[in-house]
Amino acid sequence: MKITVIGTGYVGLVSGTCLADVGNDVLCLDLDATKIRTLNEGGIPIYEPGLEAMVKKNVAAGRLRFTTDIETAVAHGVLQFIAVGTPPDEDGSADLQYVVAAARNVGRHMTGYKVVVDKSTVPVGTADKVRVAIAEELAARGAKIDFSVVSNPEFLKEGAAVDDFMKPDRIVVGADDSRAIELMRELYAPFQRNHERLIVMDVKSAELTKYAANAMLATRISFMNELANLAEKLGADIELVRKGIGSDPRIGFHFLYPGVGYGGSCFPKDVQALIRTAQEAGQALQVLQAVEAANEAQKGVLAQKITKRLGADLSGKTFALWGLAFKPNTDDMREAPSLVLIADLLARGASIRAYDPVAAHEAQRILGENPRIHYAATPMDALDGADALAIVTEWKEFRSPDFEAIKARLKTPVIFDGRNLYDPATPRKAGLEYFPIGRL
Ligand SMILES: NC(=O)c1ccc[n+]([C@@H]2O[C@H](COP(=O)([O-])OP(=O)(O)OC[C@H]3O[C@@H](n4cnc5c(N)ncnc54)[C@H](O)[C@@H]3O)[C@@H](O)[C@H]2O)c1
Ligand SMILES: O=c1ccn([C@@H]2O[C@H](COP(=O)(O)OP(=O)(O)O[C@H]3O[C@H](CO)[C@@H](O)[C@H](O)[C@H]3O)[C@@H](O)[C@H]2O)c(=O)[nH]1
Repeated sequence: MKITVIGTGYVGLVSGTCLADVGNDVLCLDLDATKIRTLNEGGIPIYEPGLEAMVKKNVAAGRLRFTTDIETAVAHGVLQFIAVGTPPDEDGSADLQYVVAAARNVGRHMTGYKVVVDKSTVPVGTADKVRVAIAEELAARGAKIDFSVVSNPEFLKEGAAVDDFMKPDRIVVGADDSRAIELMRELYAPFQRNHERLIVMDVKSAELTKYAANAMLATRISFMNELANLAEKLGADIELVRKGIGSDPRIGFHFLYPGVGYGGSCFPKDVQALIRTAQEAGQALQVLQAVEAANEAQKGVLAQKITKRLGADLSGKTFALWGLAFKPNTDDMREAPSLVLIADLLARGASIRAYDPVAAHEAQRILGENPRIHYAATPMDALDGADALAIVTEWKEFRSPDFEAIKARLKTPVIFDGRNLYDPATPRKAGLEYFPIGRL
């Protein structure tokens, strides 16, 4: 099938590449000329495990191409996937300017039937706005051409995006006309050979499903973070509580890990946008408001532990920081809890020696040149001259460190662990003070 993907970020590039991998002819459009140049020169603008090899393979096979030319891109695909950003507006609602601009471009240049598939995360009612934008552009040039608008929200996780796309739990398709549904069935047939994964529904329900999924997952995390803080006060161990409740299949083990708060480009903005959508509909989403407030508070949890142990004035002190990305296996720094901790430590006069296997470059771009932030080449190098170690992202390479060596390198032998990576007895046996989340 001929497919155009508009927006070549995390979702667009992964979707386009995976769709090419199953034999489609995919043209990816982005307005960011640097991104497209990088891709056309064989590079890849993001870190996502497995993606680079897959891009190369499909480019070599002639099934995957990249362009900045809108007209060519619109002419190419019967299916026009919109995968552009929907960042939060000042009031928390989703900013739809990129989605509407992409839709207008389709309306402006289409010469035959198109199915416009919305893959971006968008509030209920957006498909109607996309429909109006395309219709206005067609009317402006006196064209009468059929088109359909479909909602097909994406559920991939960064760091596991290729696998998530290739082996989806479910594929949600919101559509109101049978012609579009048939094309979507044909498109996704290779992804559901073992069992039916396609869930077809009306457009509004599909749009809401995406927010409901992210809001539910964020709720579980905030719930566990609050319970972790309580467990600590009561002398209970949240890791045992987690195992105790996760074994109930009605609860399950996924997304029950307490930490330094959820970050990333999705949960924070999508929780806010759903709260905003509800407000506009005259309803308060009280649970979600609390989820967001609890998450904001949780981002300060390591800073509080640091204050309790080392005092409020940190001038002259240096902190080793393990992990910068908002989660492992990505270089994405959007809404990363590490940024909140770094700002707090800098404001209190401290210096930072940070290590992240892939996100240091992106962190440096966001934080700018700062003589008080040093980016170390290895986790152990980050400890040199540091007073204490704070762990923010659970990269695999942090899981089994040489605690004796950590103790020897730190000025004060203290670890503040925002991800509960260790059995507390292990670092303590090596003579380190160890402060996890929700356990003594
Ligand atoms: N990142 C994720 O893990 C994830 C997962 C599921 C859903 N989503 C949703 O998917 C959407 C995209 O997210 P992302 O993380 O891929 O964003 P991103 O910022 O990585 O990429 C968006 C791309 O769209 C391009 N763009 C903007 N306007 C354009 C236009 N008119 N024409 C062509 N290109 C244009 C930008 O230059 C950018 O490269 C968002 O709505 C997000 O909420 C993201
Ligand atoms: O038990 C957990 C699980 C996650 N997190 C945090 O939650 C955030 C989000 O993690 P994750 O969901 O793994 O990453 P994303 O790539 O943001 O993916 C989410 O957001 C995407 C964009 O909407 C959706 O497509 C995915 O289904 C949804 O999981 C990160 O800061 C994690 O550290 C926790 O604190 N505890």
